[in-house]
Amino acid sequence: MARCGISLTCLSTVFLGMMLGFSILLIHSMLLTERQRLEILENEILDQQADWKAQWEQARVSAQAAQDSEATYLHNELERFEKEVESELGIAGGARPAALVQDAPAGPVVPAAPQLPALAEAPAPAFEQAPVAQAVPEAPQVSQGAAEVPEPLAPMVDDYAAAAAAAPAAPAFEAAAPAPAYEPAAPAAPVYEPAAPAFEAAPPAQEVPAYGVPPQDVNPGYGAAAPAAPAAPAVPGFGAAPAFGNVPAPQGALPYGAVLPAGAIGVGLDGQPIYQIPTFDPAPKTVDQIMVGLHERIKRRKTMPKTQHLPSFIIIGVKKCGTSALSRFLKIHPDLASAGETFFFANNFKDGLDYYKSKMPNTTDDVLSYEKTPNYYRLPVVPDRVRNFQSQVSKLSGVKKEIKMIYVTCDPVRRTLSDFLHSRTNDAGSEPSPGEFEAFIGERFSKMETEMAAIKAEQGDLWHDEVYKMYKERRDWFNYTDPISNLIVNGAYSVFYKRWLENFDQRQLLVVDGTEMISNPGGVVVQTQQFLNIERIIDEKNFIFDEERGYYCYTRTGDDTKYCIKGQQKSPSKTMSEDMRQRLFNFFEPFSQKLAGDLGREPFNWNWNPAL
Ligand SMILES: Nc1ncnc2c1ncn2[C@@H]1O[C@H](COP(=O)(O)OS(=O)(=O)O)[C@@H](OP(=O)(O)O)[C@H]1O
Repeated sequence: MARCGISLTCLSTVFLGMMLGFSILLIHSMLLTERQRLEILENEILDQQADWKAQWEQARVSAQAAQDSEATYLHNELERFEKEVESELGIAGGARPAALVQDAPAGPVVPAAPQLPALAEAPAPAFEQAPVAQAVPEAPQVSQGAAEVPEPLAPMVDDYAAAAAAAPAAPAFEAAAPAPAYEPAAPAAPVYEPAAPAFEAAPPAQEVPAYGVPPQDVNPGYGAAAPAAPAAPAVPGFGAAPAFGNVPAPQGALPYGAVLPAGAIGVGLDGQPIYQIPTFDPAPKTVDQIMVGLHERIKRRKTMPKTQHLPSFIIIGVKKCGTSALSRFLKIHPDLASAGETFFFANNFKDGLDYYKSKMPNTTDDVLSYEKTPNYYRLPVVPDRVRNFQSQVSKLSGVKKEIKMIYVTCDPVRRTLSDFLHSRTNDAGSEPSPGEFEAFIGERFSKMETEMAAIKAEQGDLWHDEVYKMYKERRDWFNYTDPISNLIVNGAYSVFYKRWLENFDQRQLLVVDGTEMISNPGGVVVQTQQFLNIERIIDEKNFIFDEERGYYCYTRTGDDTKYCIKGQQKSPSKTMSEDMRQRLFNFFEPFSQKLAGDLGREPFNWNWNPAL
């Protein structure tokens, strides 16, 4: 028993010992397993971390690359913009200063500032080596002779309401009804209501608002509260006229000229949507604001397609009054693109809108195209054609469009001499001799003075109507075959203006004083931006006087590099006898006063005198 008892104790001790050992082994192995699991987990976390780090690194690299390419893009665009200004105007000597880009604030809109200074640091040989004053090749001018007698006019498919009521498939411009002769006007269908637009039967001038008080829907700027933009009318046939490559305007689009609230989509004159053309902002901008605006435009336009758009406005003259200077200054504005001189309404109207469009620059939809042709203003047929064009475009887009026109006038005495010198130099290739101008116009002008005196004596207050009748009937001073009377009456601006007013509302016409533009280009450009209802980007600060040229040149906000109109120089031969100056002044003065009266403005300060 005792052995057995010992043996039982032994056994149980051994058993307990074994159990303990087993438990220890089990716990150890469990701990090992747990440790391995933790190690695996730790490795996984480390791997994951490494992965994240790699991904983050990659994301950082691509973000940097994207930013770099954005910056490069902006850089290139800005450089292109600078080059455009340079090639348009030409830099006036001196080293190129640091570019404005240095002033661009870093911010959400502008890529990180360090990306951009390359523009400032890069040498710009093209800029510096640009020839200072190359002659600008003269645009072809329509001859002053019989060729200017207007051709038969295309039918006036001209009224918006009539057009809208027409069949949805609007007839293309070329497919219009047979053209009635311009005069006498034959009733043509469809006609401009209420009657065919014979020159003589043109509707009377509309009641016009005073100068400087433009109607709200065109120029709400200058602090005036912007009126609610009218909704686009529902027009039958809207979107059904695919001619000329127009796209239907998106729903809810606002008509051209309407004030666009932020984010709204408007419609350009050609029916293409316009994205947020900013309304005129009267406040001068700082360099930073301008740069941010420029960057915003570049970014927005990067993804927008470019096409040719029919013009939104036209500089219609006056020849030798500074039309080129104004056009070039406006071309600097980032929301405007110039087609140069097209002569479309004078010479190529029959070629149709497709042709006209083909002459326009390639732009995004938020840029307004324009052209200038200095003799439009005086050709009697042109206002009719522009009105016809306006109707065609309205019909195609389904929204009434209003084309705008800029009439650059100037001191008529100086203009007459400029015009003479221009054609004389072109014809003879040499400077005229002293007294040549007086000899050229002398006899014919004396006759005109006598005729003017007779008209005034006979007609009294109605003298202007009588002269206008001459113009309408294209006789005597306006027969378009006598270069001398042509040269002189080109300065009777009120006569031509009346014709434009018979076709358009006055708010569509801006009369700019080209003489004022010589001494105050900034003021005139601000006035023009307001009329066009575009952002005030160019103002008085952008002009700097150049003694050598005797004219102001453009300068970018924030630096003093001069970009001057190429070839522009003071003409030493711009002189005439005091007797002739006084006689011409007396002849033109009643017309100038009439124009100022029609505009409801102060008399023009036109008293050019070469002796002063
Ligand atoms: N910077 C500037 N500011 C204001 N005005 C200027 C400027 N530059 C030129 N001029 C004047 O413009 C005259 C030429 O006018 P146009 O450009 O209309 O001539 S054209 O019809 O296109 O040939 C030109 O006439 P001329 O000096 O006889 O050439 C000037 O009177």
